[in-house]
Amino acid sequence: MTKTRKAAVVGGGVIGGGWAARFLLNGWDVAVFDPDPQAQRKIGEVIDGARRALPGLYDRALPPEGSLTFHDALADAVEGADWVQESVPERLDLKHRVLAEITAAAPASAVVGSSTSGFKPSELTAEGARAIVAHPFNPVYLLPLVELVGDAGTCTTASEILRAIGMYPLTARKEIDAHIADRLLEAVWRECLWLVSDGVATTEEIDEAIRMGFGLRWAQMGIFETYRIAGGEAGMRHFLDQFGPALEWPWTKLMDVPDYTPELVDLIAGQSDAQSGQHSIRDLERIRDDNLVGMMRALRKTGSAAGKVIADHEASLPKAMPTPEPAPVETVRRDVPQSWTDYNGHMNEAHYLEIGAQATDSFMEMVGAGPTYIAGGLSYFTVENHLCYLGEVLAGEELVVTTQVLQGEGKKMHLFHRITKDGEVAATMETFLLHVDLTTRRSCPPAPDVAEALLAFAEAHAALPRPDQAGKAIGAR
Ligand SMILES: NC(=O)C1=CN([C@@H]2O[C@H](COP(=O)(O)OP(=O)(O)OC[C@H]3O[C@@H](n4cnc5c(N)ncnc54)[C@H](O)[C@@H]3O)[C@@H](O)[C@H]2O)C=CC1
Ligand SMILES: C[N+](C)(C)CC(=O)CC(=O)[O-]
Repeated sequence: MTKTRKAAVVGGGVIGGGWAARFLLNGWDVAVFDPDPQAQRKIGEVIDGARRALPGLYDRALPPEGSLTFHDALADAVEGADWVQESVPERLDLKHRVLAEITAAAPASAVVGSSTSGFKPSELTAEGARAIVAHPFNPVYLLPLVELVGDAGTCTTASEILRAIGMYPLTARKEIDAHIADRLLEAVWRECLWLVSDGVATTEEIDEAIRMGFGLRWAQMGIFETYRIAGGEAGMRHFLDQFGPALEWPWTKLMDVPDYTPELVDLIAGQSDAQSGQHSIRDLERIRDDNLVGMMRALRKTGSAAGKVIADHEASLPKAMPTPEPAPVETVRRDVPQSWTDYNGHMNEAHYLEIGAQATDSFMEMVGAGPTYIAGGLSYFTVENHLCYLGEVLAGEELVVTTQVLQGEGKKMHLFHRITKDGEVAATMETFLLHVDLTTRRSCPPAPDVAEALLAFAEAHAALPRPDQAGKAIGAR
């Protein structure tokens, strides 16, 4: 059995709480040090938010959660840690003090990451501490990006660990103030401050300008790919020819910053209250998280951007490949995402079909008819499904699907899925599939190894009692 890995989180505010959730929900033990007496409550709320959102990105269960502990001394929290993440406020003197303590107490083998938004590794380590920049994005438990800056060997080790917890490490080629992404954000932020300060637009109007337009493009293609398309058939060269001269026009005030005065703070905070003050921060976090999960799941379908990171992470999660036994085989174990629920407050009927289809795909993989087989031009097509809805299912609940083979010979694959919750059957799906040649789009016998594997399951399940719902027609009782 592999040893559970341990992360120490030093500073458990907005970002430290997000790191704690990311590690914990990926099966790591997490130890927190934060002198704030409210830290445990605040981190608990962030982790609850993460439990509600993160599993919804995946079609398979994440590893069982690790343990979460809180410590009164930094040295106790970092003891035996594989990763220590510093997330104290953005003040260099404070980071120096805390990183020195971490360096003295943490195992020499531990990766020490700093969440700093702007300090360079050379600044963080100037007094002899050991650290790389590992700059995440809020909410850390959902957004994959972590900018890594610093010692090359440590960044390589850090990258492997981050990938294994579903994140996307981006190692900067050079250290600069504010790394890569915060350089970009800061440029946009400065323009936003000018627009409000000059009375050109309100906070709400600026947000609309982003979310109704280019914000939607950025999440999937970034800026260079987006502008390549904006150049028409001639692509980036034409785009540059057309808009290059604009660089010399007064389109930007980036060299200059508005005066940071109490009046500017009142103006922006007042407009922000008018715009969003009717929601609590936790409500806004829930709205943000539900939208992020929905958008990332959409990106997953096309294998784009953050969606590819999720698909790759899911593919790396351990998956059992059971051998035929005289018992239904487990084909799916997953949580119900928020987005699967409807106006009745429970899982919508369409998603019972979706989870049944996932069980079929998983069973196909078990008999050797997975993605590689399909890429070779052979597959199964569903010709009939029958669903029975027997119990309510709510968001966040874990569902386990077991599959019984009713028939598996020649071109025919007849399966019976039981969708269970806490060991009780919540729904059943009977499904009948035919093996097809994807080039002719006609049915044909499966490859011999698939036929043999399917037959082995069919024979192992032959003596199981036939399920009550199998072959049932709709009829009012
Ligand atoms: N808030 C954001 O959007 C982002 C922040 N960051 C970076 O993350 C770091 C933390 O920022 P936030 O979480 O936003 O701040 P925060 O103010 O929400 O949390 C800081 C936490 O550090 C704790 N703390 C203070 N002194 C400490 C000490 N000596 N030892 C241990 N804990 C201590 C505080 O009690 C507090 O809970 C900063 O370096 C920031 O630049 C990075 C990405 C995004
Ligand atoms: C505002 N900020 C500089 C702290 C932002 C970040 O560092 C990253 C983020 O999550 O936007």
